[in-house]
Amino acid sequence: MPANEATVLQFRSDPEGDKARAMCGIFGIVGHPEASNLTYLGLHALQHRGQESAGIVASDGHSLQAHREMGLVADIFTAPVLEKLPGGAAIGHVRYSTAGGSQLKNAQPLSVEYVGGHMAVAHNGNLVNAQELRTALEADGAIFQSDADTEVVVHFIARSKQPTFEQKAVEALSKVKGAYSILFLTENKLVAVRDPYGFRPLVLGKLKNSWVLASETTALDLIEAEFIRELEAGEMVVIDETGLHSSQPFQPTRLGRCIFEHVYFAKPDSVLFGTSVYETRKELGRQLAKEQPAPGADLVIAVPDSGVPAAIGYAQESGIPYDVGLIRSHYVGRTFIEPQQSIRHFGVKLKLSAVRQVLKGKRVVVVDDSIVRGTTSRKIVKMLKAAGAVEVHLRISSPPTQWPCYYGIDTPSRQELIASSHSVEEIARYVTADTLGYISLEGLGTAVGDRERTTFCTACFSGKYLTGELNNASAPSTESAPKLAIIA
Ligand SMILES: O=P(O)(O)OC[C@H]1O[C@H](OP(=O)(O)OP(=O)(O)O)[C@H](O)[C@@H]1O
Ligand SMILES: NC(=O)CC[C@H](N)C(=O)O
Ligand code: SF4
Ligand SMILES: [Mg+2]
Repeated sequence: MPANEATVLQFRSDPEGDKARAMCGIFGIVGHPEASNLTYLGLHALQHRGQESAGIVASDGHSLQAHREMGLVADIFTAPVLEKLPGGAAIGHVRYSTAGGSQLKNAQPLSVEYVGGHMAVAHNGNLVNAQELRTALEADGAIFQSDADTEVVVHFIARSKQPTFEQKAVEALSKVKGAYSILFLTENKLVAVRDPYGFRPLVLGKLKNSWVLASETTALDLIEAEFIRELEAGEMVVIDETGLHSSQPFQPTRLGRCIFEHVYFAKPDSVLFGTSVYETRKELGRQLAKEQPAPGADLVIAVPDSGVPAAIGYAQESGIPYDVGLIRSHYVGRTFIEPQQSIRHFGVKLKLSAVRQVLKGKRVVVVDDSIVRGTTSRKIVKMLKAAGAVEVHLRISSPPTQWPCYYGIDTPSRQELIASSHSVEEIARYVTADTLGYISLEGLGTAVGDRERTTFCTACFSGKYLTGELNNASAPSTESAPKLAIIA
């Protein structure tokens, strides 16, 4: 493994890669007497972005109060807990670790007292040079409280000699590379910054006299806040008693909005990077039907939840009727994580069940958004055949996932990505599908409206990392990846 890749991977929480993929959600509000209650609701709407831990830090104008726990928002933030978070401003975080283990010490928002007062930070993204920066800070005597990449920013702010908090934050962020949509809370201001590539989303809203920031518009909708706009890549917004001030401390050279947010991560009712996630996913399905038709099929079904809009689009474009062939349990999350492989094996069966009455004797097109290791697809195809489907044609609304993400999505190491070492035909055999078809990278770009192919990051499909130092580091030869046993 080249040295650079080792450096990047050291910060990953799960060296075995044996976990599902997700990311983090952030929410902030300032100028509302019920700031922590509204943050609770906002985090609830963003729960799909992270289920490991959740936290809220509130400011009453003098000091910050924090509560962080492992687990889900609704379980953690009971009324008595929220009562202990008074004040007119708050930020919150739902975490799925990319750097630093899934432990309470890494739960966010991080909060500290330093020479300049109190600060809290909530980060969505991943800093690719965090390990290097941490090593240098530790050599200089810094003592870290967590293993998370985010903490280096806190240290740089505390050490900064700049006169204002926002200037300290800009100085600190100018040292880090990678992805950050980040919120800072002090006693008297909320600061929001988006990295110059704009990898992760961040939107601004208004609720009467208060300002709201959130990873996705779905959180604004829940609290009935008005969507004002998305923060620009490289933009900083400061909200204090004098109002909202925007500046552009970081100049984007090229946008790198995460294309996988549209494919899988974001909630379908959100408007992301200027377009509806639901409409985009339907368009992906239409494009997929054009590129990968399935003539003679009787019906189109989706792998719920994330495959549903694309399956509807596929059915509309192909004229093949849509039906519900798989039912999803409401009691299993999107990221069913089980450390033991033996129990993990049952994950898909616990989550999804086949409708025999719909499938019996049918030639079925099944649409999902992505194949990572191939575990889900393999189990689903077998489940559909066991329920009586006579042919199963698997269609995927993203191109083969061949490269790991270092920008805030916890995709497994390259070796575990089935498409990094297997051809489409080999994957079809592994998952036991009669045929398998993926959308092309060009088709994906067209469906998300990236006409020039210059405004989105596509590295997990294309291997082109926008922070250039990863390009060589992440390109181990595919020959070194073991082939899976292709068994029916
Ligand atoms: O190839 P694999 O490693 O098995 O992973 C791929 C599956 O994981 C995701 O679903 P997930 O269950 O995370 O979420 P969802 O319920 O939102 O579709 C994705 O939509 C695929 O179905
Ligand atoms: N998925 C994320 O955005 C994670 C944020 C941060 N890198 C952490 O691991 O805590
Ligand atoms: S590598 Fe993939 S998942 Fe990561 S930011 Fe780029 S498009 Fe998104
Ligand atoms: Mg899925």
